[in-house]
Amino acid sequence: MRRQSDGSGFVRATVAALNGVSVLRYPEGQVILDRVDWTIRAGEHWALLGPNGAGKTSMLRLVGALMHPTSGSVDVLGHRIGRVDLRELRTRIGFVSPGQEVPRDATVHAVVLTGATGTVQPLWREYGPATRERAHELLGELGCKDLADRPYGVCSGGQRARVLIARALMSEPSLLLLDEPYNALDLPSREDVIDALHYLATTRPDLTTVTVTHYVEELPASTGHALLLRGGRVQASGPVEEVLTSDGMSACFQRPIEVERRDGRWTARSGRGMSHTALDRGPRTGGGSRAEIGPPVFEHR
Ligand SMILES: Nc1ncnc2c1ncn2[C@@H]1O[C@H](COP(=O)(O)OP(=O)(O)OP(=O)(O)O)[C@@H](O)[C@H]1O
Repeated sequence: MRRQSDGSGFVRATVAALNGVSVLRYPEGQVILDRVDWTIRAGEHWALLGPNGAGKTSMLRLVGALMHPTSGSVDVLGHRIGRVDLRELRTRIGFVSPGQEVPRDATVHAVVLTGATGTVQPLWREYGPATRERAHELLGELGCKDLADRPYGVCSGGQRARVLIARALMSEPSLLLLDEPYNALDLPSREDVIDALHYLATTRPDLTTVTVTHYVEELPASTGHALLLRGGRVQASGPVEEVLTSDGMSACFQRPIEVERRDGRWTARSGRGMSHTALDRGPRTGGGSRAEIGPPVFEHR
């Protein structure tokens, strides 16, 4: 892996690098990603935000070695996609996705064990005492120790999200990718998952994470970097202080958005109740000096 100084003299390894990456869908030729450059370094925690259809999941699938670019290069954990056995590379990457297949009648402990083999169903003969114990330890770390013998299918959404994170950590990945891990969670469950990710960030300094989300409220305070995507193009990318701003979010979502950060966490709002600068300025790419107050307009999604 390449190493590069982050400016403070501390040298961080490059975990993933996308250079001039485009993804096109055939036969339509639809552009999913358009000349994307992105570098992720060890120990960084990235948020990936953008409107529906912006290409966030496609970005995650590239970094997760689940697909190839049409053009440009993707390097992950020191390997170039296209020149490496992707199945082998995937064993070093944890992936949590709401669509992933999980046997609902398996116990929570068994589901976590499947992370050691990268399989949907448990391969019982593969799991020695140390592996089984590790699954219990990870459940403990994620606050799910008492759920070990419960069928996965009867767990709440928040419990399932934490179980899937424990599962993803079984292979001791250096890169953890989370695609909308808070999907359909109530507020306490969401906060439990945020706490769990914050805990992992503080206890595993070498772990790198990328989280796709629609809401800045869902980002743990440990999130240090953000990438804003729109129409397959990078709108902004870098430290959260520079990217998760009212101007940056307004430009990306093309409507006035006011972003605030308090005690490390973010909130965003957009609408008629706003009196703050983002509304006064209007979207950065909108060209107007002030947003018009008229009836609400809903985009078709
Ligand atoms: N397998 C596929 N075949 C055809 N089109 C696809 C495929 N996967 C993604 N797309 C298209 O690529 C674009 C980007 O999709 P993607 O899922 O990456 O966006 P997203 O930002 O994650 O969206 P959302 O926020 O709605 O989940 C969309 O227009 C989608 O319809």
